[in-house]
Amino acid sequence: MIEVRGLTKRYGDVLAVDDLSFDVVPGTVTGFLGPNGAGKSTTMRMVLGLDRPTAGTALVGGRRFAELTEPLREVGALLDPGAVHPGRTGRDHLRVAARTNGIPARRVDEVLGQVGLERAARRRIRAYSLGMRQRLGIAAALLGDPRVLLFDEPVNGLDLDGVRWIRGLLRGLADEGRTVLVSSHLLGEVQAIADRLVVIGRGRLVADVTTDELLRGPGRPRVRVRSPQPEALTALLRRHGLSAEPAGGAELQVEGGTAAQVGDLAAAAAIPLHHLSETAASLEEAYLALTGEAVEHPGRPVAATPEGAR
Ligand SMILES: Nc1ncnc2c1ncn2[C@@H]1O[C@H](COP(=O)(O)OP(=O)(O)OP(=O)(O)O)[C@@H](O)[C@H]1O
Repeated sequence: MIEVRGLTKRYGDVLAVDDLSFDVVPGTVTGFLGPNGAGKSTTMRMVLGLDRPTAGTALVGGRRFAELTEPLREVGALLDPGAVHPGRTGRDHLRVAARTNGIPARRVDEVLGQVGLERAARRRIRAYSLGMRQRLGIAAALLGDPRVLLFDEPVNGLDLDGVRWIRGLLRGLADEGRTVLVSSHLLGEVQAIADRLVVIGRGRLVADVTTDELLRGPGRPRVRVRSPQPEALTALLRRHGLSAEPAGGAELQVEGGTAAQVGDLAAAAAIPLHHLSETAASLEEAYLALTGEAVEHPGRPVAATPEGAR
């Protein structure tokens, strides 16, 4: 379990993390989403005791990182897969980490197997591909068999096979009852794997929801309608408080009402319709709407969490 409460980090004039509170619960994969610069890495670094909060707390298993007696056995992290000694072999890199953290050497071969690096284990890291470095970073995170795992942008730069492999790994770790937090600036990357999503923008919490709730919560239905009298229809809909914008040819995009409302209004005004359909906003649109709002109105507290989500 990770508990973040009122977490704040200021770098000079930059408020990188701004009064952030959320929980990451065991047995789930939680996606940590936000545009570049939203404060995801800074938050993770504070959870891992690598950065000191300006205010607030981040607890792992009920304790601050600095209070953990055997940190690597309690929390593992993939932050910067480039931060390794290139002249070492993958195996030596893990052996050093195991030794300095009092972890039995047999774990090295176990985690190498777990990430599929057995055959490359005796090669120097400088010869590793990005995907192999990523796997090595994950092996290091798993070394102490921790209950809590943080992965910062783990699929960055990976090919489709690598992305699939990481998704399967994260799911497996959560199914074992571990707490898994995985950051990304791309919703599509975590949507398929995350049970929950913590969304931040400009350091502030924007949404803390299940993946399904994000789709249902802020997404309003959007209506597409085509009529041989688009001007008359536009004027009619706007008079009734709906937004209607040209969407090419005689088609309009309508927001603020349902397809049934649009059809009824048109029928009552004897305006013929040649097409009428309703689509829910995609998860991507819902995400952009949320984080866009956080960017446009940085000073305003954003409470976009749908009812019942928390
Ligand atoms: N050491 C630092 N000194 C000064 N500013 C920093 C420092 N670290 C981060 N920042 C600033 O804090 C803000 C949040 O950065 P952070 O790296 O946490 O965002 P992020 O969500 O992880 O973004 P990305 O996806 O680009 O990694 C940014 O404006 C960044 O420039």
